[in-house]
Amino acid sequence: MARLDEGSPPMTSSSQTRLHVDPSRLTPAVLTPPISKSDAQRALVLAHLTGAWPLPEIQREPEHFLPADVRVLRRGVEALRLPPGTVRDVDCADGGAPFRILVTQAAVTPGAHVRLTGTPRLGERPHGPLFESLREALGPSGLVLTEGKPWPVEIRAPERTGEPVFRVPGDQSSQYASSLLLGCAALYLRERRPWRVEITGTLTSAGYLELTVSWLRRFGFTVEERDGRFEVADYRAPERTPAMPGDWSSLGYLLLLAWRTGGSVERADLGSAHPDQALVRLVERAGLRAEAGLNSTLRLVGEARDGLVASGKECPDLLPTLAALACVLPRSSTLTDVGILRVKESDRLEGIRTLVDAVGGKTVLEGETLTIHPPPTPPRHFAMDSRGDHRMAMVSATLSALSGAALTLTGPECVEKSFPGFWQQLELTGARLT
Ligand SMILES: O=C(O)C1=C[C@@H](OP(=O)(O)O)[C@@H](O)[C@H](O)C1
Ligand SMILES: C=C(OP(=O)(O)O)C(=O)O
Repeated sequence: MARLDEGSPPMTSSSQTRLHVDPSRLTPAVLTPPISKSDAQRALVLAHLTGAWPLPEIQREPEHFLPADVRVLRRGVEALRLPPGTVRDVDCADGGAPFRILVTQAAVTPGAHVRLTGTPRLGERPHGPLFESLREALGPSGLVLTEGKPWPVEIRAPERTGEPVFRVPGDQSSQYASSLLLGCAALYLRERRPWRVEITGTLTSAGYLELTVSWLRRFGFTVEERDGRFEVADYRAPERTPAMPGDWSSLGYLLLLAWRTGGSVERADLGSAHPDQALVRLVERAGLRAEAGLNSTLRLVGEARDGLVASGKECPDLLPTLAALACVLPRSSTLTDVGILRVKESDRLEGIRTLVDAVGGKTVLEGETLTIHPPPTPPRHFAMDSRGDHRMAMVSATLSALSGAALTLTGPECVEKSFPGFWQQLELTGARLT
């Protein structure tokens, strides 16, 4: 296959590189996901704050298997660890969570002066409510947070603080609240007084905020939750730093590939707090069942007999994967609360509709609900453009394997963001990549 890992990782919009996937000779294999970027980002920030830096669980991972967003977050934390007085420039590429987490960490690092940049797409994504929340809480103490057009976002952190509370709306992204709660941990350690986040309105992607809470607890923080308020109230150093789980978003593609080929996946921690573990429950409606083996291995078994139902409020990143599966099920599937998909690395609502259309299926959008009607028979070949979105690249390839239709994919390199070894794993299933 063409080498996709040469040179610096292109993490911006889709390249013109084309990759052909021929799924005509698939064989069973044991497939391995990378570490979870969402887990690793939280763990890195907490390791930095609690004196557990550098985190051995991340150091042990081969560098070329580390998701690009983990490298972004690590670079950002390294910049924050430089002596005061240095202007720190951090390129966040297209990492939404790394960027949003670093904005708050910069704002709560006394005396820090940080300039954050990223791709045009990251600049377009919504960040206003997070900036407003930081300005409201820390502006009176001297925080300066300015936005370029859209870059750089420049932050000068105050030396002191005021009332220990951040208020933020929950309906656009859970990452604002997660970022602020990690900020509360920093401020708790600095000031030894409780800090809290108050969420207004309903919270979307709530499982990701719970993931943040679970990491805070694993690192020794006491977090109290009540009626949309999350308070960091205490800290006691834990005996050891927690292990880093395999990524459930990546396991989604791999489990479907393993189902199609009779293979299995490893590093599937069923006790993980990652929202995309919902896959195991959601596929049951379609007639599939997860079977656990020894040493955290897992496989999907069963005959597809019905469609799926899933919500973008529960597991937004899984919806493209479930849409690919929906294209090979015998009945229609329903994805609800799909609006949030418009503000990811690409407009994934449009991406899903394009993908379903490319294999001859149909979609109907009514309000925030998308119905997917699978094609009567898959085509022999289809084409997709990832538009720089790692998940759209990986679900296109997964659908190629599931349906047996060859794929021409434009822009395959973007998988770097969360799963740099994805194409090698696909080759293990016998898919031919040229
Ligand atoms: O906190 C996180 O690590 C994430 C939260 C989710 O975003 P939203 O809360 O914006 O939906 C998810 O889509 C993203 O991939 C990772
Ligand atoms: C939306 C995603 O990530 P982020 O928001 O961190 O860019 C994702 O990985 O699907």
